[in-house]
Formats: sequence, structure tokens, C-alpha cells
Amino acid sequence: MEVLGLFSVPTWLVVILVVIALLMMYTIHKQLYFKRLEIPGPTPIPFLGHLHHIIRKGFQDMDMEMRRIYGNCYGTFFGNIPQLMVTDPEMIKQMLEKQFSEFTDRPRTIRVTKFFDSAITMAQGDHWKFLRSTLSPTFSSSKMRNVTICYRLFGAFSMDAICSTGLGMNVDSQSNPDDPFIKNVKKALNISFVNVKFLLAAMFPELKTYLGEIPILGQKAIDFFILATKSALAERRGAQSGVSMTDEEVLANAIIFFLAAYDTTSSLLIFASYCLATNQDVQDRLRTKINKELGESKPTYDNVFNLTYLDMTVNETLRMYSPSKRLSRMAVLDTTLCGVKIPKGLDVSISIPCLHYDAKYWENPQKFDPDRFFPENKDRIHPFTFLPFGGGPRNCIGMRLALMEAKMAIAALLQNFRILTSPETEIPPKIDKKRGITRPLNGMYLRLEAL
Ligand code: HEM
Repeated sequence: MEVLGLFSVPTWLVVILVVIALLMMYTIHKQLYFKRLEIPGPTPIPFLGHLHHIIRKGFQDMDMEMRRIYGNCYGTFFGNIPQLMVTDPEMIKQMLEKQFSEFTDRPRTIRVTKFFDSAITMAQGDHWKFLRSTLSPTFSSSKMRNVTICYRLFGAFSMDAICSTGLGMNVDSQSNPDDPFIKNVKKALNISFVNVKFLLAAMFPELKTYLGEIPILGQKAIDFFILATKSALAERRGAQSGVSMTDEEVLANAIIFFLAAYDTTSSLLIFASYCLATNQDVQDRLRTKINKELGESKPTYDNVFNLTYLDMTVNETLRMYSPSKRLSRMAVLDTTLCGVKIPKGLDVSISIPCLHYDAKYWENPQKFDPDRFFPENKDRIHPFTFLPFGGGPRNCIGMRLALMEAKMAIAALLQNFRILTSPETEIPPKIDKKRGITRPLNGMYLRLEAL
């Protein structure tokens, strides 16, 4: 091809240059999103947005660093997909609670698998409302009273509890570390973002529908849960009447319960043990309270809930080591949030560690201090600055189960053992930045001394 009659360029090169120019125009147009809304934020890299920061630093460090620079409301990009980050408690309250009807859904940035469209975590609008009201009774006090207890042990405990409450199945993964449930939940949660389809969906959100399912969860493990849940369901269907969920909905939600419960609850127990091992004064005080309230009795749903100091200790662990790092919602219509214009479809995310470590709300935030949760001090805790289980009508449905499990496990542990650090204990523990859930990078080594 002749260029201005001066020199010739091969046609293939012209085609490539035109395609590159069009792609650059596409990504620049996408990434000007927040400029158009006059919202500040770090400059994105074409196509990648800020994915490189997420991969290198993880959500927690990236969010803390950007918040220091850009304040309580700034825009970032997951590939070419805009994400508004908010850490202002008033904005959070509006979004999670007061304007909930405008932010009912979670963003479906990436469609993991069609099967999970029926899961409560991903369901939208009226479908979510139906699932939430149908599934909520699973976590009633009476169901939880029926549930009867460092890394592996805690994971196994949370798995047995969810099998029992959710499905009425008896799984004994605590005495069998090779239990297929444990092996498969680990495989299923071994999420890998190194996936061409996943990256394409982040760079070209319009292709989402054509790309179909993106198998970032371990599919073989998901198949295991489908099979196990199907057989539990078949057994129970006969005994129940008036169940209005389809088999597919029951299956998807049972599996989501396994996945949502396992890593989070075991993370809480791992870090609670670490905090108690490194704060012997708190451990002694807690043991005294437990012995006074429980005596020789085993921990139960009712007796652990009377233990205020245990509640304070668990809350302080959740503040310092929140298992979840972010909460997200999607605007279901064009709206405003505390004066900021929010177009329909925008993903609005909250960084939990940014709130939990903010010296404006927590005195000496690096210090493990359960006393800040003293009932008398509760008024001093700024609303919507403590969100380990999220907030508003779409908060964690398993919160009461998780708290009960954790409190029973800690009470039983302290009745029988002293938790101590060992020469291998990493203080403070390095956190695995690559995982969505807060976990120690190098495992957690602690010593248990029988009492
Ligand atoms: C320490 C343990 C746990 C923590 C820290 C935790 C944390 C969270 C958080 C932060 C959310 C998002 C809430 C929001 O967007 O406002 C959530 C949602 C959810 N969690 Fe948990 N969770 C825990 C245990 C559990 C357990 C034991 C189950 C189930 C048995 C569970 C099931 C769910 C489900 C189904 C949702 C989605 C709720 C909905 O969309 O309506 N979680 N969890």
C-alpha cells in the first residue's frame, strides 16, 4: 500500500496498525470512565487497568495504599471494568442499608459458571429475595442448637458443622484428615486467575455473554459436591413437603454454603488462636471467664453466647484479620451516593481492612485489644466501620453459625489447653496476598499444652 505516494507499506502491517489503534481507542474510552464522572483515581494501564497491582500486592495492600493517596472514594479498573472504591462510613451505610433497593445485587464481573447463577451469593433482584427468605431458616437457633468439635483441625470443624446444619449430613472430617469433603473444598477454592477467558472478560466486558462459563473454580471438585449434595437431597426430599426451591437451586446453594463457610470460619479460628497465643493475658482472662460460666460442661449454643469476653475477643480477631477483604454491590439503576453520581451497572466495592485499621475510628489499630468491644464501649464504635460479615439486608447469612462454631471451638480449646507460640511461629504472620480470604502465607505454627 502506498502512503501519500511517498513509500509503500505491506497491507498486513496496515491492518495490524489499524487493529492496534482501534483497540487502544477502545481501552482509552473505557478507562476514561471515572474522568467523565470527575472521580479521582490512579492512572490505569491499557487493558489491564489495575490488575497488575492486585496480582502483585493483593487487595488489602493495594486498597490501603490507594486510599492513603486518593481518599474515601476513588475509581480503579479491573481490566477495563470500572470499580468504585468507597471507605466513607456514611456512604457505606447509605449503600448497604438506606439505599439498599438501589444496590441489591453483587456485580457479576465474571461469570464463573452458569450453575452458580442460582446461588444466593450471585442471584439478583427478586430471585435473591426468594432465595434469602427460603434459606434463612437454615440458620435458625433451633437448627444450630443441634450442631455438636492448627489449620487442618479448624477447617475440618467448620466443614462438619456446615454439613450438619445445611444438609443434615453426618461428615466426620475432624478425625479423618483425608476426608473427601476437605480435599475437594480445598481443590474447589484453589482459584486461579491465570486463565485466558478470565483475562479476556476483564479486558472486553462486552464479550462476557459470548465467552460463556469461566472455570476458575476447580470443576472436578464442584462435581464432587454436586454428587454428594444430590444424594443428601434425595434422602431428605422424601421427608419434606412444601420445599419451593428447584433441585438446581438447592444444589447450587448447598455448594456455595460449603465454599463460603470453610475458608472463612477456619481463617477466624486460626487467627483467634494466634492472637491468644501472642496475648497470654487475654488468654488467661478468657479462660477464667469460660471456666466460671461453663465449669466442667461442654460448650453449647446457649452457654457460649453468654460469654461477653469471648464475643469481644472474637470481634477483635475479626477486626484485625477479617477473613473477607472486600464487599461489593452493583447499582441497579442510575443514582447518587452522598452526592456522587453512580451510573447503573457500576461495581461499588468496600475495602474492609481500610476501615478496620483506620486510626480515626480505632485507637492504636495495630494493637490486639478486645476491650474496645466492651458493651459499654460499643457506643464509641463508629457505625459501619466494623464489617467482617458485611452489612444491611445482604450481609452474611451464615454469621450466627460462624460465630457459634468459632466460640464453641475456642471455649473447648481453652478448657483443655494453653495455646502457646513455638519457635516456628511467625510474628506477625505474613498474609497470603494472592488469596481472596485472609490466610497465613506460611501456615500457622502454634503449641498446645494440655492443662
Ligand atoms: C467467620 C466466618 C465468615 C465470615 C467472616 C463471612 C463473611 C461474609 C461476608 C463479608 C459476606 C458478604 C456480605 C455483604 O456483602 O454484605 C458474606 C456473605 C455470605 N456468606 Fe459468609 N462469612 C462467614 C461464614 C459463613 C458461613 C458459615 C456461611 C454458610 C454456611 C456463609 C454463607 C454466606 C453466604 C451464602 C453469603 C451471601 C449472602 C447473600 O448474598 O445474601 N458465610 N459472608
